[in-house]
Amino acid sequence: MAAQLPRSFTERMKELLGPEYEDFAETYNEAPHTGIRVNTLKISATVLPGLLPFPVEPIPWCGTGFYTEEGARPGKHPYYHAGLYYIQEPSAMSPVELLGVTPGDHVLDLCAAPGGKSTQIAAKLQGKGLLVSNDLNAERTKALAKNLELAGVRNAIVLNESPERIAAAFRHGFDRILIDAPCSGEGMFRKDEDMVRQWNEQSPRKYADMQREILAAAALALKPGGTIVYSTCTFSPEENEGGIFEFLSAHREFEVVPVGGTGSFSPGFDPVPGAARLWPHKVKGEGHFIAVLKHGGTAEGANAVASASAADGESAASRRGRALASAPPRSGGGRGRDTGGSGPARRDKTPAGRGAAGRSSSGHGDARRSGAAAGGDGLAAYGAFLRDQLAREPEGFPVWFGEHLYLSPLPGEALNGLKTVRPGWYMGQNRSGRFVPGHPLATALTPEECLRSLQLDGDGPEAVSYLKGETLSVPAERLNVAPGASPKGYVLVCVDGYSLGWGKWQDGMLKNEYPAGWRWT
Ligand SMILES: C[S@@+](CC[C@H](N)C(=O)[O-])C[C@H]1O[C@@H](n2cnc3c(N)ncnc32)[C@H](O)[C@@H]1O
Repeated sequence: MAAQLPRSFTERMKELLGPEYEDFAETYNEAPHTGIRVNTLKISATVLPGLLPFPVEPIPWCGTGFYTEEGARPGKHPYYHAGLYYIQEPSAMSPVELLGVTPGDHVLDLCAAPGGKSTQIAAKLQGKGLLVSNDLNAERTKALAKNLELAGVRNAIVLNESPERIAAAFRHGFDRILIDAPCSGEGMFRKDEDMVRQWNEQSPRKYADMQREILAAAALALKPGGTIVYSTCTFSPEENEGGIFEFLSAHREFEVVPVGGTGSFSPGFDPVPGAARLWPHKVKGEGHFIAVLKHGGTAEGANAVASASAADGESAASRRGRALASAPPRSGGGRGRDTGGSGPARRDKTPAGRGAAGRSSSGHGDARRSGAAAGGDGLAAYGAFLRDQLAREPEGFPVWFGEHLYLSPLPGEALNGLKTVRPGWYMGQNRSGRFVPGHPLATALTPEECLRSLQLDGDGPEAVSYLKGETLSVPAERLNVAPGASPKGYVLVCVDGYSLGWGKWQDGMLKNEYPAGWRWT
């Protein structure tokens, strides 16, 4: 690497590593390792490697992770645009592997942007339960939302909040919390030389102060018996074992689950040897620290919605939110005939359900208009869309932001007062009585859930043409049309069976609905 490592950093590393330091220093003359992680929401980790045009090797600590070789360019393949994998630094795949997520859990990813670990959590949830992905930096939540959408995640809420406000709203609400903390980034010096330039001697202290506050808030948001995984990509003990020791001293109900010293994970330094470290001179990956913190209480307790209700006081809305929490998510509009009747969409169509909507930004329109929810007009349009375009009705609590409809894993009321970037899975927009489906709806759907689909060949030129936004000439015989449906209408465009986006078919032409901001360049 070209950048000079700061002297005070190398001095400290010599002291920490002793005789191992030479091996550690040598890694700065080697190229960083690269990897992809299979998105098991879409495809299995045993199938994808055989479909890829470049070789991959398994990553020992992540069953869905694979090393890629230099020159592989995994971002330049239609499968990447179908969300079949996420490009991720190999060590960065380890924290979620240690979080122990199972389908149905309520999971909070507190420092989530740009979403590498959130998409990994979503894959482990398999569409069941709840993922709240949060980041304090509003700009960075845009990439977070986009990556969740690319991965076809249906049950995620994206927030732009402080950890303290999340803890107040969802007190003891989550089974598992990931803190992938902001840090001085020493473990990434080899991969990203900007990290070297941004570092100074005060960096570890500055970040340790931030990390302390984030950890304290996470403890309040965790259910009794739940698990927090704290991770950084830095070497400084002050931001790692030091911060964890301080946290444990103030939170006696937590203990460290010993993962350090097992498998690929080296032990942490005293006084927290049970924490795990990934060293670049010992594994094929960059520097990482992980501590698994288990709360000693029993796992009984409120889930995220019930806790939100308790924190707000027992208002009618919160009682309803709590009651709904145990019910299965309901659909947004009802298929066909039930277009704006007395179904759940009407009851829940409060615009994100809340007076705080002015602070919300869906990114799919102007959330400040949310005082004017879509009327029966919007519901009728959505109902007609379901009837004419989809074979199955998507599930979730309907939340309207103005004319934009989302299906949320929580009732809209649960998000009252929180800066909400995405309240759930984006369905689309009512435009004067016509429902225009959103791109995230397409990326999460399978061909079986649509009345029309088109298969493009991953090796052929058409998939890239589609991703570039071009119109395709498609005879009706090439469409897969459900029995009794007309070929005219929205078509789920797929590459080898995996959805890419929408097209609109009429008279042999497929109008391209792939969004401009997502196009292949
Ligand atoms: C290491 S990055 C997260 C990477 C992410 N987990 C991933 O896998 O893609 C740390 C993130 O923490 C965010 N952040 C910084 N301070 C924060 C705070 N007090 N609360 C929540 N997020 C914060 C930063 O904006 C940054 O996006």
